[in-house]
Amino acid sequence: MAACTVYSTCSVSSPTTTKTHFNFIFHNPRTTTTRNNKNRAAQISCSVTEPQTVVIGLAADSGCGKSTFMRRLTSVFGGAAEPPKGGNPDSNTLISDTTTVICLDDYHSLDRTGRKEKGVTALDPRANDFDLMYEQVKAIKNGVAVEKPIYNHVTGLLDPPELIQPPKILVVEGLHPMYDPRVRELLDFSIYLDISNEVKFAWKIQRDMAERGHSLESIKASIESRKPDFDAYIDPQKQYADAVIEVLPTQLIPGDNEGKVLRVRLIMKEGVKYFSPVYLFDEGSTISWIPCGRKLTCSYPGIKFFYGPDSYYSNEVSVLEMDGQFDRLDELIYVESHLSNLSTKFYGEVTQQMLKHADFPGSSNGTGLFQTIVGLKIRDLYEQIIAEKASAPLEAAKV
Ligand SMILES: Nc1ncnc2c1ncn2[C@@H]1O[C@H](COP(=O)(O)OP(=O)(O)OP(=O)(O)O)[C@@H](O)[C@H]1O
Ligand SMILES: O=C(CO)[C@H](O)[C@H](O)COP(=O)(O)O
Repeated sequence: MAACTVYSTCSVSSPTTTKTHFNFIFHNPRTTTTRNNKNRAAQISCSVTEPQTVVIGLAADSGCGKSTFMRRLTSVFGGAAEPPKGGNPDSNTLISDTTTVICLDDYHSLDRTGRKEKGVTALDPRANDFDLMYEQVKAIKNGVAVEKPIYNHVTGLLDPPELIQPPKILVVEGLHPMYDPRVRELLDFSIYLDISNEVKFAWKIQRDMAERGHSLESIKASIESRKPDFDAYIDPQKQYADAVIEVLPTQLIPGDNEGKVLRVRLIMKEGVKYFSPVYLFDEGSTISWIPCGRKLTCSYPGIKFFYGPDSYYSNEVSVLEMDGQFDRLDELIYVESHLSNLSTKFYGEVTQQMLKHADFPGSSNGTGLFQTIVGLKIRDLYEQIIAEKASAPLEAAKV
């Protein structure tokens, strides 16, 4: 077994002690011998009972804003994410003080040539190793380091593995974080970025044509060839997500097909442990709000918010919607002051985060706003889980 650091609850028995519970850090999750507080040798048998790494799933198709979301999330924790130091320069992993983001493309079981030979896309479950994905996410969640494979997007080959140490928060992002029920079960919170076809097309053109030199025809062909597998294997995962960020064309400009102004909906599942949905004005009511006027500058076509209860794949949800875009990001504070349950640590934290990353895609519309809010909710969820675990041994000791 790989060397690792495991935090767990242990029972101690020695000639002078009866059973005591305490938190202990050890480097091999079996049985070890140490000294108790009276400096006597004590046999300690430990079982890994409490998962230590909080696991977040982020699902979306390629080019739908996962990397941008990850940069916003990492920033909420106050750090920048970087690839593993001294490792494979084509690694897909990003590490910060609090978070490690692994890309599930690393569990492709077929490389680019293999997929071509077999006539399957990367979205097809047959091109992915879900057994290994499950084993490794479970191990990390339980505090055990793993040797994770690397899928090299530059060469299209499977490279030698890299060591992933258990972080405080593990984010598994990619095409299939909620596809396999065993992996899904390991997620403490899950998010789906649901980008409508029209918007996905506009973003792809912007990136792949402007930045990567692809032709319009090849972009269209790539989207079309992925669509059947996207519909079969990726899209259905949204029914399992705790939060969905849905990105649609605006309704403020009749017949708009430019994809520049967006209608963005944050769909939040009710009754999820450690997650209380954000609301506008009054929780549970239905509200339509045009904030433009004296306190918020809006040029054409303006901004419209909506909030209300709804049902999504038979689940009770709350929906917060923003159509339009901000002219002046500093005025976002006006909107922020009307939202509740934001899990901010101080007044104006959402606005501050948005201003900090004003150059990220989507900063002037609901994509940036809702990604920032979900980032704050994940921080809050993490802090609640950690606080609960910290108090668990004390409660057990009292008993
Ligand atoms: N909120 C947004 N508003 C406008 N454009 C966006 C937004 N988010 C992403 N994009 C566009 O989509 C491109 C891809 O974004 P990003 O790299 O975050 O996606 P990704 O899902 O990580 O992509 P991939 O899986 O291909 O690496 C960006 O370069 C940008 O052009
Ligand atoms: O959908 C994808 C996830 O990002 C990629 O298309 C998939 O990983 C295959 O990669 P490549 O384009 O290198 O063949």
